[in-house]
Amino acid sequence: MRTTGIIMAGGKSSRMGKNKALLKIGEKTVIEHIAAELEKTVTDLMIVTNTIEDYHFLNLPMVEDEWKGMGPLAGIHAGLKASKTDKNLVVACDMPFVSSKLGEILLGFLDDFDAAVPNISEQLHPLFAAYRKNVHEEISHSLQKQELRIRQFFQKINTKIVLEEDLQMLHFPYQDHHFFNMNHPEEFEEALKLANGYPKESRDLS
Ligand SMILES: Nc1nc2c(ncn2[C@@H]2O[C@H](COP(=O)(O)OP(=O)(O)OP(=O)(O)O)[C@@H](O)[C@H]2O)c(=O)[nH]1
Repeated sequence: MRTTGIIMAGGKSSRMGKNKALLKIGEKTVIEHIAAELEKTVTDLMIVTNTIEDYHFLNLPMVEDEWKGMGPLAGIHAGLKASKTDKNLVVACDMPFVSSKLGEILLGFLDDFDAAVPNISEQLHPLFAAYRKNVHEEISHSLQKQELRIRQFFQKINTKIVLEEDLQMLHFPYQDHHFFNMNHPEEFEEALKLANGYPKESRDLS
């Protein structure tokens, strides 16, 4: 079955001071690392961005927000609406260590749910989560009403909150860095250290 990885790159990166997706870890940009990891599990990839000119080098389909300036929920909306597949994995462009295996688990929950969102260490991760395509219709209702909070949105659809114990039951050895995201320059420095500390066999970030 075909599935789509939707990489969200429509933010402003104001805290980082430069485009987070294009920071380099080793030879490749963060967004290239994410795309390469997702390709292990999805059949299609797409970038949601409002600066299309920045991402031509990736040679991937791109789509712009229909609802501009309304934040990540609008990005998810644009990606799902443009997607050609029922099952989709949304990933923020500032999460360099996402796991395709975990993504596969999240996509699996879509057999029974509209969305599957990890809640790890009491933190919800809507930007590393799985969504069925038709959820975009409900998102547009929320956007019309200026309801931009993703947390609130999950109450409107059939959402599986994926807890630590769910992942343990599925024998997935999740780690904190799978959910690591970079907002400030210090976090990018931390990402560089994390990347260097990785055992070669677990992830090749050269
Ligand atoms: N498509 C789209 N993606 C967005 C939008 N706002 C944020 N994102 C993405 O959502 C993820 C998390 O974004 P944030 O770090 O909260 O916001 P940001 O605008 O990128 O960064 P700051 O300006 O520092 O808040 C990143 O992948 C962003 O690219 C938006 O309006 N549209």
